[in-house]
Amino acid sequence: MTERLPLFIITGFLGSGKTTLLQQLLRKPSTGTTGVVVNEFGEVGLDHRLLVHAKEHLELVEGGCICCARRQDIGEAIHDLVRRAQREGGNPLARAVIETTGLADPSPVVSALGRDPWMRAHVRLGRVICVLDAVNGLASIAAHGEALRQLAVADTVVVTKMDMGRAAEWGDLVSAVRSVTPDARILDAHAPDFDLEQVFAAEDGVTPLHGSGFRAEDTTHAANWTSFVMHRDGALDWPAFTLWLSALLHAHGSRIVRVKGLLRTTTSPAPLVIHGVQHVVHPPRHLRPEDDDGQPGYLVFITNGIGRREIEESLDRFLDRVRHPGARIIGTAAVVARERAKA
Ligand SMILES: Nc1nc2c(ncn2[C@@H]2O[C@H](COP(=O)(O)OP(=O)(O)OP(=O)(O)O)[C@@H](O)[C@H]2O)c(=O)[nH]1
Repeated sequence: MTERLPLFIITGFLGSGKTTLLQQLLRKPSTGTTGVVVNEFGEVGLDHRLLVHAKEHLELVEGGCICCARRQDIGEAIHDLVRRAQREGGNPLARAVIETTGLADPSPVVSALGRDPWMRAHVRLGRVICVLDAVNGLASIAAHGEALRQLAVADTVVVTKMDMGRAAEWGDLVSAVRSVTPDARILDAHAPDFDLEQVFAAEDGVTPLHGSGFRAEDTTHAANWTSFVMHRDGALDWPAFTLWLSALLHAHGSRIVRVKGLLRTTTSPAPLVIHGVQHVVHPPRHLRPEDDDGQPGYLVFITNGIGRREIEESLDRFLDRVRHPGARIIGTAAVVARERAKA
């Protein structure tokens, strides 16, 4: 019998840094070939476009979480990944990684591994890695049951964003993690001795789900989670857009929990990759020209209790105001002030 493929699950709340961690792994040739399954909550994925290093070993499951709508699809995606690698021979996978949506409960995937005979024969569980954002993580755990479950199921917690000014104290993060999952490894992604190979080392006999007390069947989401895509043809007025987004997330970051997408703007020929996480707007990055397929700009929103129309109207109103002759600076400042005042 061939050796079973170790499967790693990367979980963690919306925007915590899962794709970033996976990108780091894929860019490190010494770690071997990784097969990747990306699961996106929204109807339009972004993460798979940023994982260019894994193009030939990548499966995308979008439009729902693996713990509910897309449970079956994940099994099929892993199946396809393994079959493809076997067909290609020569270059067998060192591991498979599933990046779950930021709202998913990973425990159903773990239990599916044990139930499905094909999976049992070909795949074994490596680790369940929860990415915890040092800026938003404590608030996410306090406010969202999904974030708590993800932590509870993990055997390894990778803390990201310790490099940011608004990061929580390390001691507070460790206490929060320990109170949910007392024996998990806790690693700082920015520590000088942080070792990706150690994170993704495939040891036998890891038994996650230890501290959780959750059953796979318990999976539920707060009813209010919504995802929608805002399409934007043409080039956006970039200075105005960033002001609007900062003001919007400042005022409504607890309800507009995640914004990500690609935008064409007035200031750059290459599309910009946009990331907003709760109240934080991360610095945008240029998409590499070779990854640009020319499609119009779009933003994916994942929200809790606020709808597409309100957000779209707010942007249109804002852009209208700044376009008004002579009102650019004063108008923009006034709109920002008003949005902030609503907070
Ligand atoms: N400064 C800083 N930024 C980070 C770090 N990790 C991730 N980010 C930024 O956080 C934003 C979101 O990161 P992603 O890796 O897309 O997060 P994700 O968990 O995959 O997001 P979802 O798939 O939407 O749940 C991006 O702008 C990243 O560049 C970190 O350690 N430090």
